[in-house]
Amino acid sequence: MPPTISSSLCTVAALSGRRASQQGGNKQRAVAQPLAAGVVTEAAPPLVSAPRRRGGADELVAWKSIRQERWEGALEVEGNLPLWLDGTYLRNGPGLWDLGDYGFRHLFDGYATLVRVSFRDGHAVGAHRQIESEAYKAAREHGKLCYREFSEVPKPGSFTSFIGQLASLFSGSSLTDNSNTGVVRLGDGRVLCLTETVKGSIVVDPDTLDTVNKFEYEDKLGGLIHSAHPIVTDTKFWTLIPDLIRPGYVVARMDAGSNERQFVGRVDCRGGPAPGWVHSFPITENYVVVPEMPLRYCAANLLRAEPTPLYKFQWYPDSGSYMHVMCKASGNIVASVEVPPFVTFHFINAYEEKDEEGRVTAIIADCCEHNANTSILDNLRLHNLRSFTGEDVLTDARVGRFRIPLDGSPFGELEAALDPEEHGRGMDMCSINPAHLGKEYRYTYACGARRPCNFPNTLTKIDLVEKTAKSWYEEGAVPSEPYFVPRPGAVEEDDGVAISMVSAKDGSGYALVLDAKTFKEIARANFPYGLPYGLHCCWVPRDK
Ligand SMILES: CC(=O)/C=C/C=C(C)/C=C/C1=C(C)CCCC1(C)C
Ligand SMILES: CC(/C=C/C=O)=C\C=C\C=O
Ligand SMILES: [Fe+2]
Repeated sequence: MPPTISSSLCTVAALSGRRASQQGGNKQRAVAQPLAAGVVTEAAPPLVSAPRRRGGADELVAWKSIRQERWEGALEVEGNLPLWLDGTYLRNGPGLWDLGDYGFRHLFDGYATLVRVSFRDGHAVGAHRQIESEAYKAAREHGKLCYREFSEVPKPGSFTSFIGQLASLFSGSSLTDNSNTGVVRLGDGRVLCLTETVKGSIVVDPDTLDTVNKFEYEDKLGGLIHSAHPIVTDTKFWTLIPDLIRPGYVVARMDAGSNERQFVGRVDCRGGPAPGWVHSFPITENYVVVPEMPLRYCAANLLRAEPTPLYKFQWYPDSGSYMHVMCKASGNIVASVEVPPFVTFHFINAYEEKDEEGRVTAIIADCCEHNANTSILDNLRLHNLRSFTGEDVLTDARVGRFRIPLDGSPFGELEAALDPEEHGRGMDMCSINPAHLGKEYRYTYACGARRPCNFPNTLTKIDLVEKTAKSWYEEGAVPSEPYFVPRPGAVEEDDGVAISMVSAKDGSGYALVLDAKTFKEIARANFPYGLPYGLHCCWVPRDK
């Protein structure tokens, strides 16, 4: 555990008291549970975000902390929800960026916030809760940052020596468990919230949104950090564990119903000095693709108290960029190629390219690629998100398509899969029809851009065969990942809906349901209050 000091040094209750919960609407239920004491470090100077300008885009509800310890209510539906839509849509994300009077600086720092919409018989019921991570409980109890978040580090105090800080960093005890990134439904039905720290794997109840328990990995694989996005199927969970000491990655697999990851294989990095950041990775039917991008973890930046321009990472353009392919069955590396430099958070999908005899000739892997430009991380600073002036500042992005030959060639290709102008040169937060995971596919649903903008502001259906895109847009709205839900019994790849949560310009929030074929709105379910931006989603069908 991080060093503990006298609670008299702490500014208690900033989170729990001063900031009024923004509640409203029907069937309100209250509010925070009393919690066990958390761990603290010595009182620190304020975590000051840049001063906020008033009026205009800096007031967008998307970037405001909306604290709901426990809210549930029927949602007013406009349009007609499909009667087959029967289950729960869950979205995770960092929806709470303020500690009392102080604000986090980066989108990824906020405390994990779950929003759910349950659909049944054309009706919708919403709910909203904070995840009770140790990091959030400690912050709420002590009114200040107690664990290392994406960009913020608790300030060391007189009782916390630099050596103590180092020890707590390397043991992992000071790392956050704020599971604010993804939410997945495991094959055994458990619903798991995740971030990039292994300890930030938290099981939640999709109905009550209760924090159930910490997901304990019952194996000896260790590792303090992992890919925030495992690949989850009905039977398996695939994950990547970067090795910062001996630069490389461990590929591991866990069976549904188990908490024990099994070692599949290891990839040694070809560039250095550290592994490339792996927020996500793709798989095919027979292979795991391990990306090694030149935006690499950086030990020196990990140790810095103040955020650096690239946070815990560093850009090493001369270190090279590589794509490795591991056989799922043997753990052997079957290809390792050098590719042009790239920057991505999210892989979309991958599949095996075959020749006429059915032999696999190459792996195709698609990602949301930010033109090898690390300034996307800077775009996501809250100050930048809150201060849109009309200038077009969002870093360009494209569907980056890798072709990784399996014939021993040393190089792979990376090209745009379609003209990025089709989606406004903005592209991230993608989903696909899960039936096409690891297989050839035609459509991806993502957030695109209508320029000028400072953040992706459209919902876009991309047709990778026709190389075209269709978009939904509402002025000033900030939509989150359009999550594809197939119609039961569907045969066509785009037979279903895409669900997104929208933080609207007027401060309201709603779940938007688009027909995935036409990409036209079929219904929206209005929350009685505004929603903060959120990241990733999952679908829990009823009675599964
Ligand atoms: C929200 C999101 O997409 C990413 C969150 C990433 C986090 C919380 C990363 C945390 C980390 C640390 C706390 C220290 C070690 C490095 C790193 C994994 C970046
Ligand atoms: C929201 C985002 C990128 C948007 C830029 O186009 C990335 C989120 C990453 C974490 O899940
Ligand atoms: Fe992500």
